[in-house]
Amino acid sequence: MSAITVDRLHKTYLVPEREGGLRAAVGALVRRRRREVHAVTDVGFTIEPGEVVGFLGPNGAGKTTTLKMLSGLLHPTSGTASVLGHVPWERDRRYLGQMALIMGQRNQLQWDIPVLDSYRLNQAVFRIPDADFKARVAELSELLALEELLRKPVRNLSLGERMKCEIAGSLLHAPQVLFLDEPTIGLDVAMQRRIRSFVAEYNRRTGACVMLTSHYMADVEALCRRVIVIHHGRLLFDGALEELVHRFAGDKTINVELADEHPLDPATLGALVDGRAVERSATGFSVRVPKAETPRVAARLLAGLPVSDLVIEEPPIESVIEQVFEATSVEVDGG
Ligand SMILES: Nc1ncnc2c1ncn2[C@@H]1O[C@H](COP(=O)(O)OP(=O)(O)OP(=O)(O)O)[C@@H](O)[C@H]1O
Repeated sequence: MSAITVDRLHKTYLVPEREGGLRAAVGALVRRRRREVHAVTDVGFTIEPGEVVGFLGPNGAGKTTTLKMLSGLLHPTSGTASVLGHVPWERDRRYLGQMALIMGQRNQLQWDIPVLDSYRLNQAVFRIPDADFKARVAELSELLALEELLRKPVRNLSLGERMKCEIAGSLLHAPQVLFLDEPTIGLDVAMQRRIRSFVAEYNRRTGACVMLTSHYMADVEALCRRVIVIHHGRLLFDGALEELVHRFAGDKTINVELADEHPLDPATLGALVDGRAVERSATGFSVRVPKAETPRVAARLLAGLPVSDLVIEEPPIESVIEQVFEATSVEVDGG
């Protein structure tokens, strides 16, 4: 059985709308005008147990809304979902005891009391037996290096320290499904890396399935072989990250190293690369070429120059994703 099944999920928010000024304010008391915001439209996918899936989309794409529905915080306008055999928004206790939603921008621990006391509250809420609680605190504390932090009040922690404690606190009940919404946002590179390797390790040890949103492609590249992309609330792509790059990357970069001290004549080089802009380095150059042209240009460079090394690179994931979003914005905005 799949861990998560989502079918034709829709969420439409009704947002009060009024113009500025006193007259509009008085009018709004009598007759409220509302506007519909289609945050999620006809989204469907399945995720298998143990999978780590990147859930990508630009700001306002509908990622958080989807995760809130799947974690039972929001009712959908229509559509169905099943997570570990439960309908999330029915908020069955047995379901809540098997999943965790971790939001990088939200504080879930109590601000004024020590971290460990907050953990004790979670222990009571989830009815975690004392021996399990102690063993999990010890394990999570070791994996995330929390020893020094557990007795400090949350308000005295740095952002990165707080995030580590938030994550550990959300995992005390050993959830089998994790929804991670921007878990590394605002953290420095070292802390991002630590959280990333922790998520990978948690997935490996427990077999939990993970849905992760992040604007940092390093998170996605390190953790997710599969990505689901949404834009304007609609599903745009669901498949291997490699496939996304393959399908949407328009250009590749050819990096060339030349045999020592070869004088490179700009006119000759220009002809070999069909006049494309070339970036020179001390020992060679690189040039961006449309994907379909790459074999032909590479063959020409190999035949026409004393090449000591030639490497063809895919573009960075960031730029591929940008291209995907841009292309869709044009389609959607342009009608
Ligand atoms: N409570 C709400 N009431 C009305 N509209 C909302 C509400 N929450 C979200 N929206 C709107 O729904 C759309 C999707 O928002 P959502 O937060 O799900 O996007 P997101 O992909 O998580 O974006 P981000 O990357 O910026 O967090 C946006 O247009 C947003 O303004």
